[in-house]
Amino acid sequence: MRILVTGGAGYIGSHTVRLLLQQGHSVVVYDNLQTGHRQAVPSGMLVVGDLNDSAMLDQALIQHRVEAVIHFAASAYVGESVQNPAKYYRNNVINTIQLLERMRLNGVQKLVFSSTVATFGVPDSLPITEDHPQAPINPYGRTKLMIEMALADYCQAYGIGHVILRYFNAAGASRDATLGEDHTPETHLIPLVLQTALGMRSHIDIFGTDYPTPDGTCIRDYVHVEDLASAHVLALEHLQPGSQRRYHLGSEHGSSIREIIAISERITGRRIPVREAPRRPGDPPALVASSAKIRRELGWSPEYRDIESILQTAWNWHRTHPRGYAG
Ligand SMILES: NC(=O)c1ccc[n+]([C@@H]2O[C@H](COP(=O)([O-])OP(=O)(O)OC[C@H]3O[C@@H](n4cnc5c(N)ncnc54)[C@H](O)[C@@H]3O)[C@@H](O)[C@H]2O)c1
Ligand SMILES: O=c1ccn([C@@H]2O[C@H](COP(=O)(O)OP(=O)(O)O[C@H]3O[C@H](CO)[C@H](O)[C@H](O)[C@H]3O)[C@@H](O)[C@H]2O)c(=O)[nH]1
Repeated sequence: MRILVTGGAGYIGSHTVRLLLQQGHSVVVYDNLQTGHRQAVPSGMLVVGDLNDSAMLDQALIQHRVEAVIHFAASAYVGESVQNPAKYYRNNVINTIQLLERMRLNGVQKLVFSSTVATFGVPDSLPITEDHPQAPINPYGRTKLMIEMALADYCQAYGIGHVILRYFNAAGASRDATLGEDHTPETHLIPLVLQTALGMRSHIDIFGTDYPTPDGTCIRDYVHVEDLASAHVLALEHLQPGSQRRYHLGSEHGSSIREIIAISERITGRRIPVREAPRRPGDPPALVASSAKIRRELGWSPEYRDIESILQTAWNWHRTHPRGYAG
């Protein structure tokens, strides 16, 4: 299939592009490099452009005779979305509608969309299944939910088929440690913990130690980035114009912050100093996925089933690329 991957120079996008190419698909990456990296994309495959540039989007869709779009491009910092919601509504809502319009006008009828567990807010029950009510508690989650709603309408009225993939916490790096997580500023727990192990940070803050969880710290479901990539390839293969599906992508296992730090100390063989800090606003105590639906319907079978092996790949990347793609 000929596929346009928006945000393909970013963390999850670059791993997915690599797998698409390995599976024989033809790929064009569309990315403004706002948070992505030229080095994460094979040469000759990258169009540097912004989603708000309709002429450039048209050109990419037409020139490459695109049959399907995988849409990763977005702004994705929860905290920033509270401080600067305008950026999030513009980039995640207006720019995505812009993309949908260009697809519609150019007859592209298939889309895979990156959504998030943040569309649920604080869940009533765990694990979170696809039919759990959605009540986001920050602008980031709201922008993603708005697009989920728009997609249903675009499918019904214009026949654009879509698969919504709601990721839990993406983690890890490629098996060969040549692709990995490189965000500036970095806000995610695992890269920060490993940078602390490398001595690049003096300590890791634990945001809240009084949550109603066994050790008082937040529980998250970390899913390996290559397993996310394989789900996108499956989603694409099952996509039909006029059809809609939504799936949760997680390991179905929760790890607390203290567990992540303890396992990281074992894997790295280094002490990781911690500082107990106040809760971070907008953090639900525990988020764990049910991914039974995608396993049952699409045959998704994640390779990384335990947090140790996920953390090991992340460590292999950070230890060999302490400054990310810069070296
Ligand atoms: N990382 C996670 O744990 C996680 C969890 C749930 C959902 N998601 C979603 O998955 C997607 C990818 O996340 P990621 O962690 O790889 O983020 P990322 O920041 O590494 O990748 C996003 C990419 O999109 C590009 N981009 C952003 N705005 C653009 C625009 N207007 N035009 C063109 N390119 C643009 C960036 O340059 C970057 O390469 C996002 O939609 C995010 O909301 C991520
Ligand atoms: O220095 C830090 C950084 C994070 N945390 C904690 O570690 C947990 C995980 O935090 P991350 O920032 O790594 O991940 P989030 O769960 O906040 O965010 C992820 O999941 C969200 C949905 O909840 C969004 O989809 C978002 O894009 C994605 O990165 C949270 O409890 C957070 O408070 C710390 O204690 N110290």
